[in-house]
Amino acid sequence: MSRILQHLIAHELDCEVDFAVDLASAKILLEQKEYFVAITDLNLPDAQEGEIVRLVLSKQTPCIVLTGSLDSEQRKQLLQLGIVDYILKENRFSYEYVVRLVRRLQRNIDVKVLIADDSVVSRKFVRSLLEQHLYQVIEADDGHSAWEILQSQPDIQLLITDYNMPGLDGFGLILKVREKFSREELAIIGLSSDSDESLSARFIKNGANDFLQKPFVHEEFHCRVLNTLDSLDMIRKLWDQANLDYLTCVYNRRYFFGLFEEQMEQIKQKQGALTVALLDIDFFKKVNDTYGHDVGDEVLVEFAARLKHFFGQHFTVSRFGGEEFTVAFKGLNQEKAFVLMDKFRSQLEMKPIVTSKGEMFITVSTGIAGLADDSLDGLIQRADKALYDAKKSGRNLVCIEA
Ligand SMILES: Nc1nc2c(ncn2[C@@H]2O[C@H](COP(=O)(O)OP(=O)(O)OP(=O)(O)O)[C@@H](O)[C@H]2O)c(=O)[nH]1
Repeated sequence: MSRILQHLIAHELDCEVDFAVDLASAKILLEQKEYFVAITDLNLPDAQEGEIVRLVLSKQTPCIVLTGSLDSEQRKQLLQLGIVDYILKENRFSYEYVVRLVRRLQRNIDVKVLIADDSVVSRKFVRSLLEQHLYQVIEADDGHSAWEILQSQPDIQLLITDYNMPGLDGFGLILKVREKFSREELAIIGLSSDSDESLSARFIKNGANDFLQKPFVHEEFHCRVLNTLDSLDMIRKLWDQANLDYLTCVYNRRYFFGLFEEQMEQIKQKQGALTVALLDIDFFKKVNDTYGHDVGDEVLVEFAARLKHFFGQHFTVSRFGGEEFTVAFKGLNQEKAFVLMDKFRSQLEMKPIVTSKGEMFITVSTGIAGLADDSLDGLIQRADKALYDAKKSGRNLVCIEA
């Protein structure tokens, strides 16, 4: 059994695994090294009363118990000791669950969770449960301070909020949050000890992903948090697949059109500027023909990385397809965009791209156009015309629409 688990973890999680056959050898290993997590049986040849759990926890190492049987008294004791979780060795899914749990723990280190609750006791309890699973925990004692924290720390992924709070209650907080953060940006779990049975549905209708009735047991809490964050990861993965270019990881054409079609009317009404640069790597076919398609891909990846590094913080970089990219400059006129683009062009020309087949100098031609009284398609067509002029005039040039 241990060998199966050792293989699964090393194979699927890409981490080093040490294996101890009894408490004595576990003790030696724990003294020699610091472990990210320990998976233990309760019954070892030289310690049959679960002594290993106390030993692991005394080293501040998160502990997952994988055991053949567990009575309700043992379960209670283990949870009180602060183990991550217990899993019964029932079938092969038990092992998959352990692997999923360790994977989640690895990810949890980077997951920030905000608890909004006016009760100190309840907040501390939820914090201790979350910390057993290695989340980064932040606390707020009412709705208003939770809202302030969320605005200043937009990388928080999960909000766990109580219903009854002074000032801004759980519903008020969720309504505010959902105006700014979508379900794929921030997940919410509602909590309440209120006996009103319609609360759970109301929480979810107002924008929460899930709801937990207080008091709850450890296992239910962890399962709900795990499921909520797994769905968030899944939604984000789907979003990335739909909006990012698979090769270069910059935005794709679909994202570009989605974003700016939506903003078009607003930009026009405010008479704001929108300038688009269309870039096309020069003689790229030659790279493929001389060095092969894989080296061509390496060049595309590095080219996109440089574009993103140069423009990505303030502007929108996308790959339109093949060796064609765009940079959208919102709020910038054509002349200013030209200056930036020409700087990028000359830096690219000077610094070779390192590939598996050696260093390569490449250049890029660029066409620039600004938003007029037409559509986004019209704007792209005009940038394309300017790009054609740049190619025709000798390449390695930036041209503004005539
Ligand atoms: N490696 C690689 N090549 C691609 C990809 N997408 C398109 N291409 C290649 O990009 C090349 C584009 O060539 P052309 O349109 O003839 O243009 P060019 O050789 O860059 O010449 P100019 O644009 O006129 O300077 C073609 O050989 C395509 O096969 C890709 O994802 N990876």
